[in-house]
Amino acid sequence: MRFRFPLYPSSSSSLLSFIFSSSRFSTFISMAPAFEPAIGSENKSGNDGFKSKVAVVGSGNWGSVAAKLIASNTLKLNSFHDEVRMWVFEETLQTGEKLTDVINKTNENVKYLPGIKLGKNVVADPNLDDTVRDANMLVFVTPHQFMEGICKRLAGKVRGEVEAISLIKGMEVKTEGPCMISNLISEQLRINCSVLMGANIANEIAVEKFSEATVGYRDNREIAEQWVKLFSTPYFMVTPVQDVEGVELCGTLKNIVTIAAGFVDGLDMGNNTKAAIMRIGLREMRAFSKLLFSSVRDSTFFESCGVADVITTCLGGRNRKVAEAFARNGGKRSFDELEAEMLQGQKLQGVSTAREVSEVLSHRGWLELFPLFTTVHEICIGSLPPSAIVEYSEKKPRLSVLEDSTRCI
Ligand SMILES: NC(=O)c1ccc[n+]([C@@H]2O[C@H](COP(=O)([O-])OP(=O)(O)OC[C@H]3O[C@@H](n4cnc5c(N)ncnc54)[C@H](O)[C@@H]3O)[C@@H](O)[C@H]2O)c1
Ligand SMILES: O=P(O)(O)OC[C@H](O)CO
Repeated sequence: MRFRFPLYPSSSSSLLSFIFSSSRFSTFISMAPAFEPAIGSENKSGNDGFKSKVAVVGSGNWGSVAAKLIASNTLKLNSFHDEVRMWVFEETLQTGEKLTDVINKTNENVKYLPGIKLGKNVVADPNLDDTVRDANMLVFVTPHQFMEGICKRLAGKVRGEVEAISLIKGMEVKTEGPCMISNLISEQLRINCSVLMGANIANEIAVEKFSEATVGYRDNREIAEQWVKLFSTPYFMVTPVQDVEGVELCGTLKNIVTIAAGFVDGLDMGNNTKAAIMRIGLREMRAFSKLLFSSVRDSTFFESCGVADVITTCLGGRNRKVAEAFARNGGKRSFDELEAEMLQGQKLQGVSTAREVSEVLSHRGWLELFPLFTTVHEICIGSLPPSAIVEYSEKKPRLSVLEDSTRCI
């Protein structure tokens, strides 16, 4: 393994104790941009062995930033082909031009990430089959509601030795139960799928502000290291964790918590209330994850994908922003309407995730164990007013159930 952070422990939880227990704290942030990425000493001048070819399926706000991160590394690293092909769900811009043509002409995704150059080795492609045809490393990064259709289109068209990673925060609920997106990819395409989640507001990473992320892998550490190598830059520090379900559920469930935080902001309830929502939300995330998968590790919630993503998303995410507007309008304007008006084509994940999780809770008789998740869904569908987001905690029986449920899981 060629990590180049000799001063730092390998997991974020131990990293935190390291930072706070040492005099290095004050210098940590200023030092961070100076560390070398996980690319180690590999560069393009080495001998030519097998080279991995990377394709990115998705080109929204985060999809475009992911392509930029990856493209900066494939140019530098000998074990990757330079070119990164990025699938674009084609659309016609107001100018009459096709988005794909504009990306390839200007090297910018003018609709979803304006003002940022992606790297000349990013090639936008409107044809899904062509995008993935020669790739052996597939990065999936679309809004989660489109993944079932994408997997159906790709079934049987992906080579067996392909490895995948999902950056998608969301889940599907089928008649037989919940299905994580990485699982959907694995089952439909018959390939292994890791995940990358974290405190990653795309627009901040696009301008190269320092962030961390977590790769969740199943059992092959070498594959995890390959993903870490592909994504790591001096401003994007990636930590591998052997807990796919835990990492993916963190990324998925935090989108419900951030909707609750947006309601709190829209009701001008202040920081203490928001902190309470984050704490209770994190407990419900952990309890729900462990009920679904007993293998989920507590330590995962202390990685970037856990507590850090809850914090950043409750402060600056799109779900928070739209939920705030929803509460300020007293729930009179729908999420769909606000999303279209405020996000210009970008998609919220929290409202549908609240519905999907509610279906699971209802089906399994767990609704009362998760008052925050349940209340968020009821507010989103108009069964409760936004102010119910804090009223629920005054209902002692429900709160005590929450405390009990999270204590024993
Ligand atoms: N944006 C962020 O800051 C961020 C950060 C981390 C993770 N994520 C996660 O990454 C995933 C993708 O988010 P994003 O920000 O790249 O997307 P986005 O919110 O910008 O969504 C827009 C994308 O959806 C595509 N799209 C619209 N209709 C489609 C259809 N019918 N079929 C296929 N694609 C269609 C658009 O072409 C565009 O590429 C989500 O799960 C999100 O939660 C986002
Ligand atoms: O803007 P949001 O609410 O979709 O959140 C973006 C990322 O998930 C934050 O890590």
